[in-house]
Amino acid sequence: MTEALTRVLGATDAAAAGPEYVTEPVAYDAILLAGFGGPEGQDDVIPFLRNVTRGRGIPEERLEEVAHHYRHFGGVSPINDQNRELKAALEAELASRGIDLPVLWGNRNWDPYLRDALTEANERGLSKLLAIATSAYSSYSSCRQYREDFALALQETGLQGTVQIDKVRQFFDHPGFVTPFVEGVRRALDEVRERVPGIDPATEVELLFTTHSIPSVDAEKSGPSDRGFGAGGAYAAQHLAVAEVVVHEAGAGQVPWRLVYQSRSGPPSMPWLEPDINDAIAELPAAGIRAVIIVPIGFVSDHMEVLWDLDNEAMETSEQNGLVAVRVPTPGVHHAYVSGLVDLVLERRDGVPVEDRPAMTELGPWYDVCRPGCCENTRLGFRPAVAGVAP
Ligand SMILES: CC1=C(CCC(=O)O)c2cc3nc(cc4[nH]c(cc5[nH]c(cc1n2)c(C)c5CCC(=O)O)c(CCC(=O)O)c4C)C(CCC(=O)O)=C3C
Ligand SMILES: [Fe+2]
Repeated sequence: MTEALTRVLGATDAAAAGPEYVTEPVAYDAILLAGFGGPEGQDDVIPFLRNVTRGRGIPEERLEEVAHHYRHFGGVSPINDQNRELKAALEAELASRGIDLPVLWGNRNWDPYLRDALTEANERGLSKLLAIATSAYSSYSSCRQYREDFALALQETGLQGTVQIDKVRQFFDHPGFVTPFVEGVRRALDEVRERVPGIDPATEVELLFTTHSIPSVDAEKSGPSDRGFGAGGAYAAQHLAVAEVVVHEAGAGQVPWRLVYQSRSGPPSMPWLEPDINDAIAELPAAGIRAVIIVPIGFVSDHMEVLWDLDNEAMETSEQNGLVAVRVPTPGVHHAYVSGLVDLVLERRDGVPVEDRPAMTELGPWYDVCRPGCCENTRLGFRPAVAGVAP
């Protein structure tokens, strides 16, 4: 993490953000790494997909299509191994800094579940947990759903009132998360120049920043309800802000870019965020573009959405359109990312004032504690959540 990449938000913005913005110091006794979860064999695929989509109105055809993506890889998602690696990397970083905080790992949708992690915490006498969800932006799927599932796991284990779960702020614009993308875009531009000698980055290359599409209603409700972010809500605003910073920091100011979406899953009748990355790629040749750089800024690791929807589908679309295509790596276990996550834990434990918290866009540093109605659940009805101001 370099000094030049770190921008600090002014105190006036913090004051405007409200009193719950930064919390008092808390003597946490463990970190809870909260993952999405994924199947680890053919027999897991369907039960996993049922867990993810329960009550969410996802068409049967879509489930079959996604099951096929997992079956192609032997029914194994790479995501659990990636989280095992991240856990080990966090433990190594904590040890190297002399910080004595155990890391527990639990998933929302597959074994080991969050409830298993809470049971383990209780057995080990750990009761003040600070959660890191493997998800950087604000929306129902990427923030509130984790908070609701923490509340559910506390209920399932009977540990409400015994175990406390707080959550580090959304880290979309933390230098630890942004730096790997900056490096990746620089390298990708070099690679494109090598592969297409004489190419003009200002007119013949396009950067496509890509993230998970979500229902438009969820996007509108993303972030606190009292801040006007427009139609795409905080979700789109955060991605646009991060993309702009990455372009700038990578020295790619002359290269055209746009934000696109992928992995749409609801029924066709329901509006989701657009344009789809494949549609965007198909439009490039007519605009004189010869090479595309795909930047997966919505994702923290190379899980199935990256391996299938980008490395398979979007690459094929690029090839069909005669484009040279390079996909930038996700943060994974990049040292800047791992050490940034530890910084986020310490900042929260120590109650670091907002003006000393790193953030690379004007939208951050984001809130420690979510406000009422933040990233409202539009499809399952009200569910209790931790790590927020009630309800
Ligand atoms: C914003 C967002 C993130 C990023 C934030 C974060 O990382 O949390 C994310 C991550 C992930 N999504 C994942 C997998 C799936 N997501 C699905 C379905 C959905 N995702 C949604 C949104 C998001 N999803 C939404 C709005 C739905 C529709 C159902 C609903 O309204 O909730 C489905 C059902 C089938 C389908 O429809 O695709 C699957 C299998 C995996 C694991 C991959 C692996 O196994 O490697 C990961 C990391
Ligand atoms: Fe998803």
